[in-house]
Amino acid sequence: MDLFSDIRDTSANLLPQDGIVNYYGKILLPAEADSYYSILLSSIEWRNDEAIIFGKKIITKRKVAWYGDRDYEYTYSNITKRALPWTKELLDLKNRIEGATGEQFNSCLLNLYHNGEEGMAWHSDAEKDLKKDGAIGSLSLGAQRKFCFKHKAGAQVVSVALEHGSLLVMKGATQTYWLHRLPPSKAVTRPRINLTFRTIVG
Ligand SMILES: O=C(O)CCC(=O)C(=O)O
Ligand SMILES: [Fe+2]
Repeated sequence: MDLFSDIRDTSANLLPQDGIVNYYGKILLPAEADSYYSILLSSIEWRNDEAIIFGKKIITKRKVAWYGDRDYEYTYSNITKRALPWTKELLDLKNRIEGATGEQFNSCLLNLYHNGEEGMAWHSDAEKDLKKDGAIGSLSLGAQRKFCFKHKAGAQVVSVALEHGSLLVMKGATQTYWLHRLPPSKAVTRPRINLTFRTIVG
């Protein structure tokens, strides 16, 4: 392997304006990424996500879990969740990501997409429980997936491939001005785990 092939400018902004998104590439060694992937798959308390949309209860195929420093409450899509206490692996990963980014986080939302049929629709993470303009550190494990940003006021779209063991950071005004999504992909047949480290207030 070319020693320098994965050295990139982590301060390069993927967005042309109105926010900051940095892609750090793979921050875990392949064996570490494999190991976290299988440990998290079996040890996290995965639950089907629920949402109330236009008064109707929706149960997603995608599974989720929420962990934090305290039993924080977090409300999105009209459902309130209470954080579970950190596991050893989640705390290790939180420390790694804090070290890489210089940011601090107090909670983590995890998503499990069983295959490419499962994704996440356009949204921004700007709920009132989240620190305004706080950084969100997003770690990807498992199948590589495409991730997209779309400006709320225009047609600009920015895409990035999220690799196994990679870190993406969204910060500044990103959630105010941009939507993001994980598009479905027929080509993806394997699962992916995503961890978004966040700061909850209150
Ligand atoms: O799966 C991902 O990469 C992103 C998930 C996401 O946007 C979220 O949990 O808010
Ligand atoms: Fe999000």
